[in-house]
Amino acid sequence: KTVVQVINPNTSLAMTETIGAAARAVAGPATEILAVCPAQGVPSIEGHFDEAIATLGVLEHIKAGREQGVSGHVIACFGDPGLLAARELAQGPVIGIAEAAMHMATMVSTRFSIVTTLPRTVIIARHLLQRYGFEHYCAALHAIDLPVLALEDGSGLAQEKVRAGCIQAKRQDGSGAIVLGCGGMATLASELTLELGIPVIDGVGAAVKMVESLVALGLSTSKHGDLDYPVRKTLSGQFAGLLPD
Ligand SMILES: O=C(O)C[C@H]1NC(=O)NC1=O
Repeated sequence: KTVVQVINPNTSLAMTETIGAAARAVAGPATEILAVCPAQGVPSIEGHFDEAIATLGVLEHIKAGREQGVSGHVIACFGDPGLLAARELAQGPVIGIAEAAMHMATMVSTRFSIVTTLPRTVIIARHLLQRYGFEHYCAALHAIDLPVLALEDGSGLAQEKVRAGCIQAKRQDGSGAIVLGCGGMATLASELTLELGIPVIDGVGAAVKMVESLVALGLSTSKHGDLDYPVRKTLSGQFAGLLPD
């Protein structure tokens, strides 16, 4: 059996449910999804400061997942916070939803657009495109200009703005595919793909399938080089238990 730990790095239980549902919707019959979020931290991640706070929660869950013997991990926030630190700590594969969605988009299109939440997240997404080498594939980035948790307020306004952003992206960007730039948008991808007639990609599902594939191929995070386990040392205070025994 494959057990995939899906970590929502923010502390929103509602968004953790949304993310868990998107993961379970695509998980294979032999895959169990464990959707988790930090007990303490930041309710939504909307910038570098939030990502720094959220990273500690990600690492705590990576450690716990490794001790539970999970097969692999997903970081279900579009900034992929703590991705490389998590890979040092993890034994199995660790996949971020931004990198997963971007990779998938390049396999079904030569140009893709991103629809995310805040304008400042657009800038962070550009950094990710550069870091992952996908800058030249991304035609444009759009912000719905609503806070992340508007996706969980039940009004449907954020979902409608995501739909409008995707329609605008298809019409004006010349993109063949669209990447949804927030874990909280995950459950919108399939209906938008049907309505727009182009691939609208959710990174949660993409990341779950990538972890399943890596596990099936017997590939886990390389421990040769900079992703080896962290150098052993005594951590103090609240960090004391972060390194596995
Ligand atoms: O940065 C964003 O807009 C999206 C990002 N923030 C968050 O709390 N979960 C996310 O996926």
